[in-house]
Amino acid sequence: MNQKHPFLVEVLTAIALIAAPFILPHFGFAPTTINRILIWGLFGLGFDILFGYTGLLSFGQSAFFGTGGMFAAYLLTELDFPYVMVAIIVGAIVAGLVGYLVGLVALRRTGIYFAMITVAISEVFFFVEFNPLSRYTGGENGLPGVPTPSVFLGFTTLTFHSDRAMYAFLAFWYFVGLVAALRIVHSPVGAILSAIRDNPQRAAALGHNIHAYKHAAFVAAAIYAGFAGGLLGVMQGFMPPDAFMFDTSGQLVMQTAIGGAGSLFGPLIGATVWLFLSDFFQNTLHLGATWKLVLGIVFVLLVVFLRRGIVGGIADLYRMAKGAKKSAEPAGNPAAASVITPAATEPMLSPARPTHRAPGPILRATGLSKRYGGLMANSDIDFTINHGEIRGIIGPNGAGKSTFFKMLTCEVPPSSGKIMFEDRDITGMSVTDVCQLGLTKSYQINQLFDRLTVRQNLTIAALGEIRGKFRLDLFRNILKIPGLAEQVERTLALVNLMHRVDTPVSELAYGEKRRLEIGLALATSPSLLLLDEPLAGMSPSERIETVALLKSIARGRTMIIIDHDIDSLFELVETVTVLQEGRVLVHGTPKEIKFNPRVQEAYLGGVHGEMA
Ligand SMILES: Nc1ncnc2c1ncn2[C@@H]1O[C@H](COP(=O)(O)OP(=O)(O)OP(=O)(O)O)[C@@H](O)[C@H]1O
Repeated sequence: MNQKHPFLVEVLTAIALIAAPFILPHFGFAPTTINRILIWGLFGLGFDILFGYTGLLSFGQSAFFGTGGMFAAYLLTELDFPYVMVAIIVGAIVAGLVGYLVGLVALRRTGIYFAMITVAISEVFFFVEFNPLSRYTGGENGLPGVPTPSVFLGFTTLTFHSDRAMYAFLAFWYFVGLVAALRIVHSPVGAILSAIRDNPQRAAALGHNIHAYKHAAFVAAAIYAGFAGGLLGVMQGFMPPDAFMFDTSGQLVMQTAIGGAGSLFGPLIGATVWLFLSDFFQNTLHLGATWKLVLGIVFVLLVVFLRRGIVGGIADLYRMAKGAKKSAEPAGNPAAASVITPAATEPMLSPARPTHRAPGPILRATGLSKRYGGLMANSDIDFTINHGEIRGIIGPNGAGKSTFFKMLTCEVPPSSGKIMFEDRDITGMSVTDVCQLGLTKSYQINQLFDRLTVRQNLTIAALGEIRGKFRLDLFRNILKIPGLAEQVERTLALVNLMHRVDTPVSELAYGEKRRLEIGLALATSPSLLLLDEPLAGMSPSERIETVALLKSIARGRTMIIIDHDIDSLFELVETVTVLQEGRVLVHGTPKEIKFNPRVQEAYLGGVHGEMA
């Protein structure tokens, strides 16, 4: 999710595409190999959106490649449909529709189970193509006689019979496909797909309908596959049945692994290496049947030594060179940057969702219980918090505090009881819907998007509020969304991470990660914010800094805070609810709670004993 506009990338790609047919033959590339690289590169653009950007490893892309290709070829050969490009586009749409239906089933599972379903889908499509549908697909013979396209320009007609002319045709469509893919990955949808790849649970908790976005990526990949399949038939004058084979899906995955996932160019580079080596081993070295073995060994070596593929390796080298240059420059004053700026404590900077400030409860839970097997984590909890109130929740380890929060934010359904938020029954709603209503939390254990920068993390959170839980604005420039940059900047200032804005999360210090964790929740502009142990694991100096931040955040908000650091918590909150063994033990002001003998006893019996 590079925030820069992709125009420069597009210009450089156009130049490279024009130069390639003049340069690559000098390295031993046959003209048809160069054309095939473009088809695999185009096929891979969709796959990279699905795998590299969304994190969904599919072995079923051959199903859509074959479907799109066969549909277009059938129209052109059996039905004598006269318009080649229209047939290819119709084939791609059919592949997209099939992708939509397959996605309904495959996306019900994640991880290895999703991958296994796609393997099965690939095999099913191969079987269907060879057996029940062989009348239409030609079975093992495929469909011969696919015509080449021609374009009537008014004064002349362009045809694409020669390899060079076919290259121009394919390069044009690769470029169109790349421009579309670049737009998608630079759109808000692309940003959310990257968030889903890194941490789907948190993306959902920030108000995004991750299932719908994954489905959209799946359909987009199927359309790319179908379009590339159609071009394959046209390029070869023949639609081969092996387009449907599992090998096709496997080769796509391997080429993407070689080239590098998540850059859009990885599959093209991977195809270049793969197709060159397979031609070289077979035609130049005449390795016979062993060429696959040698190619396999080369694949293993490339993936072992270039974990992020060729494009990832080049990017790492570039970053290292940039880092070396930076470290040679005189350093700034990092300490100064970590001091809380006046802006960070300025109440006007607080992002806040418009909410009616009527006195009275914003949230009311009644009879809330949660049973885990034989264990009652929460029992019959009645709890009310008013608009503008800052509430603390304390209790010994295992008292049921986090479970209570999880029920309020609808991460887990209660076993019994009811939750009313802003006069609305939210019991049993999804965590996404509840976040959209303005109720969210920061987590006890950081739930960040590790491969994204601080700014990108906060952008994901702000997008949930600005765009709603699902919107298919695939070609909208994320930089042009009104109010987004301002909301991110406000939150950055609030959690004091202005100086780390372009730093990847994986490079942040622990205290900074904790502040970003709070920032993610804040950037959704919640009307009720829950903070689950915001001070957990912090050093004393980080605690002082974070308590100051929390004080500034607290102004004008409604918040519930869980923490074990009772002294810090009591500085922040107006009222405190004490939980013990899943029940409400007592409720009162910090002063009342501090000297309450029942609370003293609960803590002396607990692990921490902070109250003692
Ligand atoms: N998913 C789960 N499955 C089974 N038991 C669970 C689950 N989550 C929590 N528990 C149990 O429920 C009880 C309450 O846990 P919870 O995490 O809510 O307590 P807590 O007060 O937040 O504790 P801590 O202060 O240590 O974070 C504990 O006994 C815990 O082991």
